[in-house]
Amino acid sequence: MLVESSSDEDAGLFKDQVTPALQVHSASKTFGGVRVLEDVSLAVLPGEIRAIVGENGSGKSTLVKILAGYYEPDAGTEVAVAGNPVTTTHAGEAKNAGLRFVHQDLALVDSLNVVENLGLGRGFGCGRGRPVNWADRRREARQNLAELGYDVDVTVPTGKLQASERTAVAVARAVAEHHSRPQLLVLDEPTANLPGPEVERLFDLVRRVRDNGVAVLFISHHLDEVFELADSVTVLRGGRLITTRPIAGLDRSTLIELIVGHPVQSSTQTAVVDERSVVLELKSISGATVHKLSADVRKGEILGIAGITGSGREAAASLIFGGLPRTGDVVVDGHFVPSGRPDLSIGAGIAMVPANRPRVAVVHGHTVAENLTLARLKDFSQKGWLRRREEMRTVQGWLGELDVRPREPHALMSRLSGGNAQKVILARWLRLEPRVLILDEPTQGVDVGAKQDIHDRIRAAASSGCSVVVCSTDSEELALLCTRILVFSGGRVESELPGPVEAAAITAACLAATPEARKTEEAGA
Ligand SMILES: Nc1ncnc2c1ncn2[C@@H]1O[C@H](COP(=O)(O)OP(=O)(O)OP(=O)(O)O)[C@@H](O)[C@H]1O
Repeated sequence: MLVESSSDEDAGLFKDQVTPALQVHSASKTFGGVRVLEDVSLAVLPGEIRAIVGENGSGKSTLVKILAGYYEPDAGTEVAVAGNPVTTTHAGEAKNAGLRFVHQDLALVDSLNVVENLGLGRGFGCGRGRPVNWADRRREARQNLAELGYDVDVTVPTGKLQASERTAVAVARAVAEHHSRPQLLVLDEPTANLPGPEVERLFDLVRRVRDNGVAVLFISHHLDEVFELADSVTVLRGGRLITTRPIAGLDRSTLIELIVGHPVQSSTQTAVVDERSVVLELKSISGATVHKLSADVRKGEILGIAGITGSGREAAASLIFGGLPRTGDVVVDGHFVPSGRPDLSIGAGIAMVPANRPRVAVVHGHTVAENLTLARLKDFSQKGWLRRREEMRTVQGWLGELDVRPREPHALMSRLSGGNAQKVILARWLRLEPRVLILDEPTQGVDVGAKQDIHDRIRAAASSGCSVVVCSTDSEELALLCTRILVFSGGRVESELPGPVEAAAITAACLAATPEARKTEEAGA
């Protein structure tokens, strides 16, 4: 028998005796004898936006995967949607009951247009042997998106849309996916790839969904977003429910303490830049969406690169590293670095931590140790033999340094949570003590405590004389780290902000630098 909630604080949200959109009672999950989720209970009301927060590996994704029917939970786990018990081992039943999911990668087919992507979720509304009425489907798609506040060309391939528009398509598909009424929408880190201005648009969309009486479960590491969007927040730590609290009356430092279990001191100390010594020279670099990027990055400098999606920001890191073909020159310590040869870039002292690490950087099926050391194995080889003990000592050191959990060098990477896998990839490149460190979205998907650890490591790399380039959609991150920020628009550097600069000023500069804004200005001139 399902009870309302086993959490006292959660029960406090039930004053009006409304049937919750979602009730989870005593959810547990064990992998190979290890309990990664233990006795978690929560309840979310219709029209409530509930954030789920917690350190990397705290069990957030496991909870979502149980709800989605992807993982079979341990015995004793009970789930009800709108008061009706649901067998959560069955994805179809979860959808029938009204659970909808938008996962981080959005699961859109980029080459298909909006109408076709929406059709993949709910079908094309034609009977057997009858042709698709495309005019109707287009009208319906436009209406679905208009209801979420978006006016997009539904005949355009989704790969060509702005990041927040793609998220809107994924939400529209999830909401309209099934014949049952949606009761709860689960958004798993929906803002992970969105720059500040696009996050605001997405939030309007989520509020529209909420205004239709749908509950929203919002997984995020971005506490600013939690405070701005959520009505309440559930904190998980080590697979257990720590608390559920209304957002009203909660402050940031209390929430951080609830997440990590102890107070966290914030550190904003920036590196000392050696003005005379240029390590990295970028001379009129062009390629992909970037045009004529020129900059000198000095010893100890942390250069930020900001811009909305499509501005060129997202291609800058790969271009400098040589992962994308380019024209123009990259020079490190006076030596020319050829284009399109990442191996020679590494040899020249450039290290690059790419964005979307789980997809592009993790070597699946291999261990944590192998993933961590593969960028330079020669450190551990002697006369053709691999010195395993030495390798393990190094790996253990890095796992400790970045607090990777579990701290097991022999664990398969697939066993790690998303954030812990990202820390291993970061360690892979930090270990090389590069002359130039390029980081694309360095703390994407990383929890609040680890984010600070990583920022400290980046500052330490700069202090030791490395030149750092940080490309990020996180204005707060750029404000905390960078000595100078280049704001991209239309593939070019639109403005340069000398540090220290506030996060709001970076977001404003990104917005002001949109090509639309430029066109309006030009038209008015
Ligand atoms: N298939 C699996 N086999 C074994 N252990 C797993 C598996 N999936 C997850 N785990 C473990 O379960 C724990 C919880 O992982 P989960 O992915 O739910 O964390 P999370 O809170 O979503 O973390 P993150 O913020 O890093 O995404 C972690 O310790 C992880 O290593």
